[in-house]
Amino acid sequence: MTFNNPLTTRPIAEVLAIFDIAADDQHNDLKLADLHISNIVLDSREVNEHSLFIAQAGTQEDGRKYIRDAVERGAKLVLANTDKTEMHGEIDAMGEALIIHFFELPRQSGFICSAFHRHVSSKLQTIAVTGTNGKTSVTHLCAQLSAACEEAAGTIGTMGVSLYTKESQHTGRKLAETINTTPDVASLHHFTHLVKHHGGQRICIEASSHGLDQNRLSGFKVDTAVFTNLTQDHLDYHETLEAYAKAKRKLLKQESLRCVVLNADDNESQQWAAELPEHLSVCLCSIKASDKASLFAEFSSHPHHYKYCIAKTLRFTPNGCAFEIESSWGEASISLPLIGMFNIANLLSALTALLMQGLNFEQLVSAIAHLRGIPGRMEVFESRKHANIIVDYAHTPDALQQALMAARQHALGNLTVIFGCGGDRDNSKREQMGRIAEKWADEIVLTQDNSRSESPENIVADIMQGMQGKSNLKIELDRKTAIREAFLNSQNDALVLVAGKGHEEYLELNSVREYYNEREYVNQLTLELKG
Ligand SMILES: CC(=O)N[C@H]1[C@@H](OP(=O)(O)OP(=O)(O)OC[C@H]2O[C@@H](n3ccc(=O)[nH]c3=O)[C@H](O)[C@@H]2O)O[C@H](CO)[C@@H](O)[C@@H]1O[C@H](C)C(=O)N[C@@H](C)C(=O)N[C@H](CCC(=O)O)C(=O)O
Ligand SMILES: Nc1ncnc2c1ncn2[C@@H]1O[C@H](COP(=O)(O)OP(=O)(O)OP(=O)(O)O)[C@@H](O)[C@H]1O
Repeated sequence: MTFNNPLTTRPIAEVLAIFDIAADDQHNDLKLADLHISNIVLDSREVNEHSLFIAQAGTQEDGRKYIRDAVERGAKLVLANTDKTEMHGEIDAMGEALIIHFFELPRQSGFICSAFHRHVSSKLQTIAVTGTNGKTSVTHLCAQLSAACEEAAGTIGTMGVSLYTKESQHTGRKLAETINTTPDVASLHHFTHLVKHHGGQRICIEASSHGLDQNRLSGFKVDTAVFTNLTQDHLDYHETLEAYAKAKRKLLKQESLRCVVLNADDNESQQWAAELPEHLSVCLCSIKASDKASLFAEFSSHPHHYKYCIAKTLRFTPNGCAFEIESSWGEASISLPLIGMFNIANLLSALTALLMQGLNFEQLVSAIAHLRGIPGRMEVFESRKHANIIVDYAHTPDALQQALMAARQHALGNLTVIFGCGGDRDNSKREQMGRIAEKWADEIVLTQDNSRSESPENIVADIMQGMQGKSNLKIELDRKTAIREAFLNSQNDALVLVAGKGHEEYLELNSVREYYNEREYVNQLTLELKG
């Protein structure tokens, strides 16, 4: 995606002067001092005539191969990585563009993007959320709560870039789409700028393990880090669980960090606690601890001046959860209009991140009752005649288990789960998901998810490897048919959980993405057959 700076184009020489790059030298008819730039991109295919193209190596190939492509598409300026100190600052002309050789560019590209956007992240309150599950939920809950306290907040993550204000407190206003959960450095600073430009005072970003590993947060000032949980995922990329966990803990290395929120119920938080720099303010959250003393006792081998927030006496109703909070900031009775115990954990993370940033306890607590679920996250579509259908994005073994356990807690009758697994991704999770579905659901329908270049039949066969009995199992590869049939065959006290797509609006089959909106389809189906 190509973005033009929403405020103005900028003379780029003033940014590059910091790196001792001469602005006035003449190259053909071109001078760096005369160049105005309105966007920075890392991908030549996104270049336009106002672009600065950053040419550096990625995980698969070297962006310097695409310099000519970028120039042909109109790039005005290219920064090209060099490993030779003596080359730094050398400038060549190529057509209408200048190519500047830049020593160890990947180490500085975040700073360059930040400087280009006038270090906008340092002008906002920032929260970065990492963990296998819950990143999207926590960032959106943070933004809704922040907006309720009259501090407009933006979110950047899997669901794009949104702004929550007092007026758009529950749904947020979409400002841009994203390709990645954690955008590349250039897009991250651009999006942050966009949020500030539209009145945002706070920004809540999802920090994926890929994003952290690839330094996509470089130059972005993180005030508060939130860790939700760690379970197996993305081993195709990180190879070992330890490498995956370590990538997430990179968030602790952010120089600007002041506060950390840890989910004390997840074992990995002990590792985080062991690595905490002393100056940080840290809050432990728990939905399991009986009291503050037992919570602190669990972390006694990593002494720190911890703050805390505990949810107790959890109750589940058809519409949500009720519980009591005990915390460093006060006590309160909470009614949370969201399904799933994990949403209590997500709420504690969001609430304490904002409390650590100085928002008012009473104001935040009174906003909780008005929170809205995130589209496609345990979103319930009601029907009187047949089962209610829950649409959820769960596509990892742990998320599927959590979603099923949550549905169980809120269900009266039979629980049916419909799901598939993605192709060309970590295939070790397929068998695990089969095992989990069999353990927690009464009926299972296996269908297709984004099979990409793989055959959906083979993916389903992999899932079945994890299952023992087949009596409560159906296979229907067409996702819509699978949902429709399960729904029509259900009783009205049952629940059908459709997992994996959530808010997404496509299915990728045979390497081709086609429009597919599960929320829209389920909404229509339940409306059609209401009554
Ligand atoms: C494997 C991986 O993570 N790739 C990410 C990475 O690309 P890369 O830098 O390694 O790209 P590369 O293919 O080696 O190319 C090197 C350079 O040449 C450039 N290039 C390449 C081709 C071309 O025609 N022109 C061109 O300029 C590329 O833009 C790049 O700058 O950096 C890019 C910019 O930050 C990402 O968009 C890209 O994400 C790809 C699309 C992806 O699918 N990533 C997934 C695995 C991912 O990152 N997922 C996490 C969320 C995971 C989760 O929690 O579910 C995420 O944060 O999105
Ligand atoms: N704290 C949690 N613990 C476990 N499962 C969760 C938690 N929060 C949400 N989930 C489950 O995981 C799914 C994904 O949640 P969410 O989108 O918030 O996570 P995420 O970390 O952003 O994941 P992704 O990067 O894949 O988008 C939800 O639909 C829900 O089923």
